[in-house]
Amino acid sequence: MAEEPSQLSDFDGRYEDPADDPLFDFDEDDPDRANIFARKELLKVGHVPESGRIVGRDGEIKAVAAELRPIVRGDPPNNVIIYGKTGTGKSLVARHVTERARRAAESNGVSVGTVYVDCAQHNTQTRVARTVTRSLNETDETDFDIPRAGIGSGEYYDYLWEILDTAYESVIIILDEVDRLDDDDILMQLSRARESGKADCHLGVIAVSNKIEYRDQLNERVKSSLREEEFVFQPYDANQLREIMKHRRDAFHDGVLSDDVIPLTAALAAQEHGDARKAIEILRHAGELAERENVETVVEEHVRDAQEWAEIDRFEELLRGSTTQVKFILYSLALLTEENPNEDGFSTNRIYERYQATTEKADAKTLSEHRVYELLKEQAFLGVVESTRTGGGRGEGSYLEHRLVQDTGIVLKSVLRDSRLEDLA
Ligand SMILES: Nc1ncnc2c1ncn2[C@@H]1O[C@H](COP(=O)(O)OP(=O)(O)OP(=O)(O)O)[C@@H](O)[C@H]1O
Repeated sequence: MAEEPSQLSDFDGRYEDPADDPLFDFDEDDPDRANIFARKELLKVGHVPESGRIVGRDGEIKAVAAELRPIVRGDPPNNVIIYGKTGTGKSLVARHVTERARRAAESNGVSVGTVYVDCAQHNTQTRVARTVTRSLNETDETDFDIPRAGIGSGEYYDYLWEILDTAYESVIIILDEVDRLDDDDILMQLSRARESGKADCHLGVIAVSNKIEYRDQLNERVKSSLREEEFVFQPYDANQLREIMKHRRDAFHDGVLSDDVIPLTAALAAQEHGDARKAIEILRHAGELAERENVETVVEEHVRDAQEWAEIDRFEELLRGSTTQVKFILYSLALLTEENPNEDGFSTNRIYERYQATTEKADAKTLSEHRVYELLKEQAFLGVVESTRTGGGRGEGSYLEHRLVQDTGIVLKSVLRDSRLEDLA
């Protein structure tokens, strides 16, 4: 017998006004609805806070500004590379300082162009050249119609040099996630434009990366032409995170946040990672949990639940793009940790033995011990594993011991989502 259509799925033609559809029924004035958020957009990923809400980075803002300051007098700025872990305010500071430099220079009569390029999206030389050229062309002074497609980086550069000569005295280009570029020639082209007589305009590059070893990968010619100043942004501590969140308190209605919510979120986030983006996400999620429960206030328990959700999410982000082999290794390390709660770390050799048993059970390929060692070191860089050198005993050399940074529960939950590992559980 055919199933009776439910009221919710049988909606065609039932509601004259689609706003009456019960699936999306939303009554702002419903007196029984918990009213948690006043301006939820302040807590959304991708929201760029206005300057009054940027806190805890005064030193970094001043340091980067000092490198750009010459443009205000019409002199060349210095190139800058900003390193730091995710959520430490690198992009925010780069954009904020660039905008202020532009305004200060313009009020001094110096015309400054600024461009922000997300190299994770625009990861080839042609894409970056196109983005830079097309955004700087938005000016009354040049009258170019620059094609979206069909020309290569060389032709975009030709347009670019002309635009720079015609329209600007200085240009600042922010290359965010610069390590995602498949070719570092673009850095060379930009940093040598004036020196090589291609453009008369001063060009400053602010490169942003969360890979501290990025500079070592650059070729020598690029390094010597960049001659940049480097800054490393440290993760935020609990006080800074608390201030960052306090400056977004108005995302919530008055009286909704119980007093311990922001300090607790800050303390948990500082202990785990010092990532402001994640801290703000935990706060938002805690509010959503309260909303879902239809209660009036956000309390400690909501924060603790939101924190667990955020940890799994963050761990999965860290793992995104990792191979199944990496997951076998992490799975083995998680089991070792659970079985030996009194031990602090495990040698590569012990992890390797466990890993061999795991791959055999899963009927998967087994990598060499050396390769497993390299993959563990890679995970240490990502912040998934912590590797420390131990002294070794008498007559023994020193060796690396590895431990998981995250809770084994979170690691197991995440890696077991990979279909090749599911059966191991
Ligand atoms: N000092 C700060 N004051 C206020 N909000 C901040 C601060 N630092 C970071 N944030 C918030 O965290 C978000 C992430 O910051 P940002 O994008 O600058 O980090 P990032 O270091 O560039 O990270 P990633 O490497 O992941 O791109 C920002 O959009 C902002 O909402």
